[in-house]
Amino acid sequence: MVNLSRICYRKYGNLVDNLRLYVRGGSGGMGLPRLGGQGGKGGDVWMVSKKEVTLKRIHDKYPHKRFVAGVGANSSVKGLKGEKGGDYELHVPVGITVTNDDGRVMGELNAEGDRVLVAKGGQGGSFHSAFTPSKGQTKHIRLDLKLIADIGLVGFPNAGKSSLLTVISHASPQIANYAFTTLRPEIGKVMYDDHKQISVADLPGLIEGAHLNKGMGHKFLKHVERTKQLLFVVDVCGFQLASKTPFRSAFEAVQLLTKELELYKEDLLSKPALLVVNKMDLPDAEHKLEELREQLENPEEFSHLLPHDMIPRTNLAFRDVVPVSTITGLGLDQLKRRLRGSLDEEAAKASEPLHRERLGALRPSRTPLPVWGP
Ligand SMILES: Nc1nc2c(ncn2[C@@H]2O[C@H](COP(=O)(O)OP(=O)(O)OP(=O)(O)O)[C@@H](O)[C@H]2O)c(=O)[nH]1
Ligand SMILES: [Mg+2]
Repeated sequence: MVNLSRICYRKYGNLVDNLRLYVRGGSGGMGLPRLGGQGGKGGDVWMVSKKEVTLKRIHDKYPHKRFVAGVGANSSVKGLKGEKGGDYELHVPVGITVTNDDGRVMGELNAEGDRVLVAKGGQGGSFHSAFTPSKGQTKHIRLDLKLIADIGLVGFPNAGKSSLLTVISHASPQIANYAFTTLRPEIGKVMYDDHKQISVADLPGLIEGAHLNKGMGHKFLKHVERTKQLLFVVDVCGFQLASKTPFRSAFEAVQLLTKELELYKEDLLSKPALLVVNKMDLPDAEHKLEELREQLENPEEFSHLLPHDMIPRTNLAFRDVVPVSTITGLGLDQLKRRLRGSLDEEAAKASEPLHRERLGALRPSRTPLPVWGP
């Protein structure tokens, strides 16, 4: 039964986070040799970001996934200069990276209204081309969606990420006692009394080797790239994926997760990070938490616990370590406060230069007033 529901979920889960499309610029119009007329240029194909669009909608609405711009008009006696063909603008969600088939990034669409030209129209026929028009560019392109959220949950499978999102937000992701319950990212909103909201992205669990695309791998690590801050979640009692894989304590889990992010993209580790130690209701949790705190204070001393190539080059300096239990509710209010505090702190830092500039502009000018002589 469990397996059946997982298959359905995989098949019908409605998050589409990448799409491959065929795009073609319009051909140019014919020139008119007799009168030296120039054919119109073919139209271009553009990707334009719009907030309300989803990749799922594009996927369903355009099953053929072909987008072709209009052809340029032929030059004629009535119109020697042929008209340009119509551009094709496809609306795509905000947060898209466009790459071509060779993997080259053609552009990013990070804000509403951003535009990327993906296929140019051909030139119209003219004197220089013996009045023969050229064809538009033809390409396969890939749209990759990276979720944009304030906080991204990072943890091994079964650490309780989805349970945590459920108890601090209004989201209701699937929760179960087996690895890889979460197969697609989900965003929950955490509400505060002053009506401020922060968004938290629940991501599928990472495993050792995620940077090499093991487990759910890259497909989901990419979503961490655009979250403002990281929230590591570990099970205080540690984790073992399968009987053949090694048991990892909470400290080792933190180190391994750090290493996976480092190997995927080291920049990710410059994001502010907090650590949640979950399942504090389990027996002996207090003692294990103390042990973890001690290990986090002197990580070098305990790094021999890991294979050499899995020791992170830099250890993350967590802004806070918050013990919680999603079952008893322990620590959840404190966690919500700390998340908010950490985001507010960063927002204040980011706006500081602007604030100073504005203050500077308000101060009276120090330039001496001109002295009008007799
Ligand atoms: N004892 C205890 N169990 C918990 C706690 N939080 C979560 N669990 C259990 O841990 C298991 C895994 O929880 P999930 O929330 O699905 O874990 P996850 O990190 O989202 O897992 P993946 O989606 O596989 O990455 C479930 O059986 C939960 O009931 C907790 O605070 N205490
Ligand atoms: Mg989950």
